[in-house]
Amino acid sequence: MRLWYGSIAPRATDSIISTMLRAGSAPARAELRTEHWSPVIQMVVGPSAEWSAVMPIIETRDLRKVFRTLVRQPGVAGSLRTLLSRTYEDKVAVEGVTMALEAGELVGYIGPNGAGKSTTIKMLTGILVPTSGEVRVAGLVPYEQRRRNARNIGVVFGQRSQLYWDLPLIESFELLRAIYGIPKERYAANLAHFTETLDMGPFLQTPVRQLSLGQRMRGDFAAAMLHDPRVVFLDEPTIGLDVVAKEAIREFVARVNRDRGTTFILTTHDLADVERLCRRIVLIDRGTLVYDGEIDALRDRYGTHRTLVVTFCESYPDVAVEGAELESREGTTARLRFDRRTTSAEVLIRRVADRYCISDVSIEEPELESIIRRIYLEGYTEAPALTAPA
Ligand SMILES: Nc1ncnc2c1ncn2[C@@H]1O[C@H](COP(=O)(O)OP(=O)(O)OP(=O)(O)O)[C@@H](O)[C@H]1O
Repeated sequence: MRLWYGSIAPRATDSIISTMLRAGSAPARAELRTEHWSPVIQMVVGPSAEWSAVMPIIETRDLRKVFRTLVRQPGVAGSLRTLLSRTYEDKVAVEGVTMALEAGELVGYIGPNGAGKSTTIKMLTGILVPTSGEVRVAGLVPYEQRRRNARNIGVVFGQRSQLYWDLPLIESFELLRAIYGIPKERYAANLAHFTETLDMGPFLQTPVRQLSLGQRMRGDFAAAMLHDPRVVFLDEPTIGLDVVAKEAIREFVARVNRDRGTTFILTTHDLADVERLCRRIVLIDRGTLVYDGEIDALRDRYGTHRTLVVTFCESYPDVAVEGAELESREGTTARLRFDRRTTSAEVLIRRVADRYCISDVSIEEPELESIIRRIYLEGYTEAPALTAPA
């Protein structure tokens, strides 16, 4: 039974839901949606005690950013000419990006160099004003409500730090507490929590410039999250870190996302970060959105080929199996590439086993990296419908 349905401000929907939750009088199900840029709330009473609150926390519509730059002519004479007659050039950095992220999502925002990722993120954080189109983050228009938007968001840059270089790490946290006006108890609880989960105890009193990159990154993560942001933008958060430190950061992000429901947008060229953390990716190229969906769906569409890696008991002069192509051979190990739409792995293994003595076998999935590279080169196309494997 639908209880109530109305068009109200997004802030109000949030507080209605949290008030009802606190009072224990929540309806069995509630859905928050933005339709035609008008947030609506739909509450349904039913037998289930389960809640669902769905409201895009980030929305962009036909978002566009064009940079106008002065064309400079070379040489002294050129500089004079530039001064006298100014010619401008338009550079379209973001071209009509429309996307919606639900609260609690962890999305990879990826694209090649110069694709428009940073420009998009800067519009979401309120640093840049869009040339046209619409953008909302947690119901706010970032460039119009920069201060309020700043309270809702956190940012972690792998290549820059928001920590105070000469001060002990803890002092940076204290300053951020004052800047964001974080209530004392919440600050103390968050600081204790992040100190434990990021294992920062041994270096809280160390000046930031003396920290290793891994320690500094952990400090930056805590700094970005002390004020309980609803959305966190991660820009190359694991760049330069060793494998252990990378995994610690990834584990931390996954945990915060799971336990606190924080929404993350991850911008990176390290697709291992994306594979480990994100189910969904938004792919942008030359300012235009190329793909928005699940990584698995992308794999299904593009990853038509798998590789069967077989180690034989002995060295065979020729290796040939119907339905597979020999990709490479090294010693007693052969790599056989097959199209999973026409040949199943099971059938292929049986065919190999019928002809050769096998000591080990494994299947390699296509790397996300090679799929993405293909999309950059060829553009995104829907692959033909899959046929049943033989
Ligand atoms: N302030 C600016 N003035 C002029 N052009 C700019 C400005 N900022 C970005 N651009 C241009 O806009 C395009 C998109 O840049 P952006 O930094 O958003 O790309 P990106 O996807 O973040 O790239 P990268 O992965 O290399 O960081 C590029 O062609 C860039 O040169």
